[in-house]
Formats: sequence, structure tokens, C-alpha cells
Amino acid sequence: MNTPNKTVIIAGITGAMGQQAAELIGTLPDFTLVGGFAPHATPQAKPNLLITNKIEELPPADIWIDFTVPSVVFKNIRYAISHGYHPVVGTTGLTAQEVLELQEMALHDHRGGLIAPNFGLSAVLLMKFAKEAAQYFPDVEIIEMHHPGKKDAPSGTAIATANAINANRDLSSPSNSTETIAGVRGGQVNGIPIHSVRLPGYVAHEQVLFGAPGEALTIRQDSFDRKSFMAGVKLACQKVTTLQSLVVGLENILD
Ligand SMILES: NC(=O)C1=CN([C@@H]2O[C@H](COP(=O)(O)OP(=O)(O)OC[C@H]3O[C@@H](n4cnc5c(N)ncnc54)[C@H](OP(=O)(O)O)[C@@H]3O)[C@@H](O)[C@H]2O)C=CC1
Ligand SMILES: O=C(O)C1=N[C@H](C(=O)O)C[C@H](O)C1
Repeated sequence: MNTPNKTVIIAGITGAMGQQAAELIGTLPDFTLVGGFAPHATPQAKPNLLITNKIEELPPADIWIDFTVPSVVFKNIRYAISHGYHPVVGTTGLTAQEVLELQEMALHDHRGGLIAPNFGLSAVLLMKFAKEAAQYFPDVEIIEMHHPGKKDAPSGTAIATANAINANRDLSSPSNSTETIAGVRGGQVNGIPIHSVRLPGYVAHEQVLFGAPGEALTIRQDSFDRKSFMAGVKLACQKVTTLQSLVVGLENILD
């Protein structure tokens, strides 16, 4: 059976992830890249592909892939839903309230979509295992390590990990040590300290450290290359037009 061809646009097409996503779509026989947007893109008009720096010039398409910046992602996804695109959102930085608003809008407009804080399988599994471990190890801290060009801290994955852990743990016994240097104990999400490292040579990595009397458990994942996110982006593109709502988390569309 032939799968009908799906058209795709990419917001953030000039970026590190946008370029990987464009390369991916080019390799998929059932998908065609018809447009790309970025504010500093050099406009290009080919017979079936329009690259533009003006969002309103983007052609209609089935799927809107978003790898832009935290400050615009909410506005972009509102635009995508209201213009008939199914959003596949990798950009981090949406607040919980913004996610709810987008979900309501998607339901109202009968437009399925996916928001994935991390498209990498190693990160999705880390979050699953960390959630399970939290039941037995309520005391936990997260260290996330990224390339220095990352615009947001903490990472979307670290926030999602902390939320998943917190939903599955009983009372923790946090340390009450005094900070003699401000910030040295990290920032907190739901009482879970998160430490954000930004260093050259790193791509995207996370460690979850659980401690209990006399023992510790460490779960770690590493994305050494942005190609690690592409299997997840491909799966999202394959499924997004069949989704009935704006789903959060790649784990919710994995078979
Ligand atoms: N969910 C996941 O698995 C992953 C998510 N990410 C997230 O994806 C996002 C992009 O990451 P990455 O590709 O590394 O970042 P880059 O900085 O490499 O790319 C950012 C892109 O956003 C564009 N952009 C900048 N400002 C605007 C704006 N005002 N409106 C629209 N587009 C804009 C840039 O365009 P221009 O060049 O014209 O400035 C560029 O194309 C980040 O939020 C990151 O956290 C990253 C990796 C994996
Ligand atoms: O900016 C990145 O690079 C990444 N961003 C996402 C995040 O904030 O969690 C996913 C991954 O960590 C790479």
C-alpha cells in the first residue's frame, strides 16, 4: 500500500537542528520539504521549495517542524495550528500554561500534534527509568550538560525529567546546607536541584543521581551527535497527522 505524500515546512531551518531535520526529510520518500523559515535566512524560491524570512510567506503543508528559540515557539505553534499545520515541536522553553493553551487550541481546531522535550531514545528511556527509580529513591539531583550555544537553562529534558520523577515519589529528605556561594546548589524544579553545565565539546547529556542510605543509583544518557534526535523526528512526522490532540512526550507515540 502506498502512503500518501506528506508536505513539511521547517521553522528554524538555518539552525543546527533545522538543518538535520531538512536532511532527514530529504531522505524520506513519503515526505516532501516545501518550505523553511528563519529570520536571517537568505530567501530562495525553487519550483517546490520556498525558503523565507517572512513567516506569512510559508506555503501550506501538512506538518510544521519547529526547532527555533524559546522566545518565539509559543507564537509559532499558535500560528501553525491556526493555519492548518500539524506541529512537531522540538523547541524547548514552553511554560506549562502555554502547553495547556496550545492543547486547548489544538482540540478546538481538531489538529493533532506533538511536543517532545527530547526526540532521542536514550533520553526518553532515561526519563522512563528515572521515573521508575523515584518510587524507591526519592532523593535525587539532575545534572544536564550541553554545548555552549544552548539558549535556555535548564534544558527542557531536565525539566521534564524532574516533573516525571516528582510525580512518582514520596517525600524526599532534602539537604539544608547553606550556600556560601550563591547558586552552587543549582536551581530547583519541584524541589529537585538541577545543575546546568555548558561546555565546548558537549552536545546534549543528562545524569540523574539518586542517593539513599549506603547506596546510589546514577542514570545517564548521551547524545554525542544531533543525528540521535532524527529517529524520533521521523516517527513524529509519520504519526502526527493521525493524532487527535497535541501530545506531549515522544514516549506517548512510541509503539
Ligand atoms: N526536542 C529535541 O530533541 C531537541 C530540541 N532542541 C531544541 O531546539 C531548539 C533549536 O536548537 P538548535 O537548532 O540547536 O538552535 P540553533 O541556534 O542552531 O537554531 C535556532 C534556529 O531558530 C531560528 N530563530 C532565531 N530567532 C528566531 C525567531 N525570532 N523566530 C523564528 N526563528 C528564529 C534561527 O534562525 P536564524 O539563523 O535566522 O537566526 C535558527 O534557524 C532549541 O530550543 C533546543 O533546545 C535541540 C535539540 C534536540
Ligand atoms: O538545545 C539542545 O541542544 C537540546 N535541547 C533539548 C533540551 O533542552 O532538553 C533536547 C536536548 O537536550 C538537546
